[in-house]
Amino acid sequence: MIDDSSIQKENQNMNNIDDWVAHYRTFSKEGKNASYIPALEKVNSSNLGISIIGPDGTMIKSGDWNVPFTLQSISKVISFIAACMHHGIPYVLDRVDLEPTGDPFNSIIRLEMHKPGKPFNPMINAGAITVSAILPGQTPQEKLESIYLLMEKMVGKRPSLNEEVFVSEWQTANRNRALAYYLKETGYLEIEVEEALEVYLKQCSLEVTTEDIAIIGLILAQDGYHPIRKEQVLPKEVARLAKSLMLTCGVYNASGKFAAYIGIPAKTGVSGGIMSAVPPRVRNEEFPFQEGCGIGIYGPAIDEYGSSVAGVMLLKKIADTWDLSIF
Ligand SMILES: NC(=O)CC[C@H](N)C(=O)O
Repeated sequence: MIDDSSIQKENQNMNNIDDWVAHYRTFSKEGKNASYIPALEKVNSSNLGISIIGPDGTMIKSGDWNVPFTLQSISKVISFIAACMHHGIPYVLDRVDLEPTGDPFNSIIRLEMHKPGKPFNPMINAGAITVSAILPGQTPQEKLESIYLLMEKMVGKRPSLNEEVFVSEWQTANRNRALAYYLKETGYLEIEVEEALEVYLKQCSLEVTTEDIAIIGLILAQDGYHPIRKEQVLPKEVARLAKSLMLTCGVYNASGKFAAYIGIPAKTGVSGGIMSAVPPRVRNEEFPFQEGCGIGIYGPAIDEYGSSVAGVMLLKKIADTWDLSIF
């Protein structure tokens, strides 16, 4: 994915976001749509769009910013927040750790290596399935409702469920089933395997646009305060925890490189979404969002780590241009 050589590939004449989107869109062909979820494979792989939203409601939008896509792993941040808000942070951290793995998102290996199999973090599938299972409610639908409610509070509308993507993954989720059965065996899955998978795969199938995830990124950047609604929608401690998890584990086994070369807390998903939270500490005077912002990007052609190829390059360009690294 990202390294310093990607900078040299760029065209020196680019000076605004539309030019950047047009330029990085051409790099989509270096990636491939996720094919292990059949419904994701058939979308237009050269889509690339972005929304940037600041606390005063200022927005920059470009390219395919309004094309809907499913949250996939970006939903792990939302379910983690919902679980922490309902149970309190200690209850959740008894069941899932805060340590990066350096392994792919769907890896099973560490569950067995570190007995008794507590998932390393809520951003990998094992941890996210554990978290989905403890969401409030008795049934999968009730548990999912807590995610809908949190999304409504943050984004201002109820997302729709992409039934085709859900069914497509439900029918092929053998690896996730294996993870869930293992978690059940070690006692880290508190409900039945099929129920936990239904919650997890449905939250992954909720449909958003780059604008929606930019707003969530903005709220995280503002430590849980919704600057447009003027309301604290989640506790500051939970927002901080979510951002630290995004930074250390949000891009799985590319999280170190992402922190080093981009340096913004971000969460990627295999449908090609990237949700980023830029805190209000920017010193570059050219940057139009001095009070911080949320950045939502969508580009479905992904790299070997499961992140949008063109999207990561676009985000790196933005971070470099405006000096957005938190380090
Ligand atoms: N990295 C991802 O976006 C993975 C999410 C996907 N639904 C899965 O469980 O495999």
